[in-house]
Amino acid sequence: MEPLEMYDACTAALGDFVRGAGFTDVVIGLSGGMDSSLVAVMAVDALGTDSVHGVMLPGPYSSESSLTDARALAANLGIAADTVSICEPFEAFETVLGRACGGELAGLAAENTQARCRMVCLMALSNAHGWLLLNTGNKSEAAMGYSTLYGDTAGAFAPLGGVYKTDVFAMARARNRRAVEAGDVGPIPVNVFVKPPSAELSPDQEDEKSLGIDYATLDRILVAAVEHGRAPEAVAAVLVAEGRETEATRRLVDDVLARTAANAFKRALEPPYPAAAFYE
Ligand SMILES: Nc1ncnc2c1ncn2[C@@H]1O[C@H](COP(=O)(O)OP(=O)(O)OC[C@H]2O[C@@H]([n+]3cccc(C(=O)O)c3)[C@H](O)[C@@H]2O)[C@@H](O)[C@H]1O
Ligand SMILES: Nc1ncnc2c1ncn2[C@@H]1O[C@H](COP(=O)(O)OP(=O)(O)OP(=O)(O)O)[C@@H](O)[C@H]1O
Repeated sequence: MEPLEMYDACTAALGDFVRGAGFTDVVIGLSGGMDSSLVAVMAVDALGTDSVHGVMLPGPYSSESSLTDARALAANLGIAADTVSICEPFEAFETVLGRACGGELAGLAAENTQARCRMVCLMALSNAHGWLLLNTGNKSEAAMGYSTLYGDTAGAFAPLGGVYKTDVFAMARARNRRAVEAGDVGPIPVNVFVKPPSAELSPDQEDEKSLGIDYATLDRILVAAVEHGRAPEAVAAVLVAEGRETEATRRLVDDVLARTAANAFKRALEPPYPAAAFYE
């Protein structure tokens, strides 16, 4: 499926889900990253500007440029974008959980607590205003379990849940191009395309470093193995034919597929997503 076709299919599914659930409005955590930016554009296309509520939730490791990018996106879309800091609630959790967590709230527990603080804030707004929370996860992250259970896995519907991260970027480029061709400004700021994807849950965190693989390679492995049912040896052989080292490539493919299998439990707890056959 072409990126713009994917974009339109995800947007239509989002609109159908929200209306079908009896809601008019949605709330989205705007991180300044690509996933939440594209979901916000889709929501505006599906539901209209006044029905989309963005919230910036900066934490201890959020960069100033993330806030700038989130604000620029909201301004381009003409949507409301409130700011709710998670620093105070996170510090409270550091205080109350430190002893019970072995002296201090650190490492993975500290990272995931930030994602869960954001979820608590977003769900409070959902309950207070009757806005449905949109999930911003994609299929690459879901395969690898690269998300926080009961944190950023929250939400009623995941418009990007059926597409891999490289296609999220392709859809975003296509949607911006459509705007420019119509004489409008592309809604997603240029900086969102060029900065490395990051969860910003610890200092200098970058997705591809944490995952141990770049998204382009990860997605090629997942599409070949998961979508097209190719055997691990066949998937590795394609990459080796391009000049990659044989043993390391086999280990990489096996590792990705083992992690995908091990994270089935997390995918089972994630929200529904568009059912379109994106990769046939
Ligand atoms: N088989 C099984 N069946 C049912 N539950 C199972 C389970 N195995 C583990 N669990 C449970 O799952 C827990 C581990 O899951 P979880 O708490 O989520 O933690 P975990 O998967 O270990 O960590 C989440 C990772 O995602 C990253 N992240 C978070 C947020 C956003 C993004 C992003 O860029 O989008 C990335 C974060 O930096 C971290 O590396 C275990 O403590 C256990 O309670
Ligand atoms: N500082 C933040 N302000 C508001 N929402 C946030 C913030 N950080 C994370 N979120 C929410 O949690 C989701 C997962 O965030 P994270 O940055 O960890 O992952 P991501 O997959 O790289 O997403 P994105 O590409 O949107 O940044 C985001 O898409 C967003 O909805």
